[in-house]
Amino acid sequence: MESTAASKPSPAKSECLLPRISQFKIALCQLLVTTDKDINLDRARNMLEEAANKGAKLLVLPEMWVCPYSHEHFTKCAEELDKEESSQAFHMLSKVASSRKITIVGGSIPERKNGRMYNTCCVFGPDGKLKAKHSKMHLFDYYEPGASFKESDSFTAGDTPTVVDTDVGRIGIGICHDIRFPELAMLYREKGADLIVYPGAFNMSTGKMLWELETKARAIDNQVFVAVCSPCRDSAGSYTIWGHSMIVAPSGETKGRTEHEENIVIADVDYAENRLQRELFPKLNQHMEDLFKFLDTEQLKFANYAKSCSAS
Ligand SMILES: NC(=O)CC(=O)C(=O)O
Repeated sequence: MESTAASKPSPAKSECLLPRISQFKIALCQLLVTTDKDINLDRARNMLEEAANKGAKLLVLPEMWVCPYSHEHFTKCAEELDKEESSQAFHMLSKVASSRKITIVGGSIPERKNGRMYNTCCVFGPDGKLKAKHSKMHLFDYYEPGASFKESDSFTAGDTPTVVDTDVGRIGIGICHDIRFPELAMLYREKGADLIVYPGAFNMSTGKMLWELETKARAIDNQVFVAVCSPCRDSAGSYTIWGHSMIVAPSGETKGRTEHEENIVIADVDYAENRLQRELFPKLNQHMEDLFKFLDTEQLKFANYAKSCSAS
């Protein structure tokens, strides 16, 4: 695997070393998720094929696309992701990536591992090989009368930030609620990410208030492209999903978005926009190293911090 786990030593602020393209089409597959896993697998495969036919080189699926976002379905649909043979989702994503020679950020599915469950995203390269696995670090424990959800009742939090070198750039991965932790995105920027991808599934109230705001904030603050990909609103289950998958440029400009129905968002990504934005606003040179020195220490301690959050 070529995942650059940000907690391991890796070349800070370096450019991606792989030969890669810096201008390409991204596709965000805002999928309808049903209670039938086989149907979801078929629908996802068809959508990925359709997106590849439209010329996209990077395909993204939403958070929890094999099952509805509910505890009952997480347990029913969980898969072991370490062996291709034991995971239908792994097998399908790997096959589509290799047959279409594309990179796939495979949304997330419930992963069963060592007697625990994780909310996990797999990234595949154009050779169909698994390039990285990211388990959601910040679990969505949310207390709103009538809309509370305690994700930590089902899942254990991941403890490793994930930056992966692909043929479409260096990509930082977060899952949904991970977007609310600006330190994670800052860490990815620091590690040279060109793009941050968050498969997500915001609910109706958080979605309306915060989905677009958080996406734009992470893009503008870090001067990187940010993509968020959700299931569509009509997905089954008790949790009603906001939808509105979108991609935002480092300037804060929305490059592509959809409403709440099932749809594929196709948009052009050009990493020259990252460079331009950093020339226009050379924020990194203006950063007051002395005043914010504590951040370096915090970033180094990030994995421990995330662990302690999930334990409390
Ligand atoms: N799935 C989630 O993490 C949901 C979330 O973050 C939200 O705001 O809704």
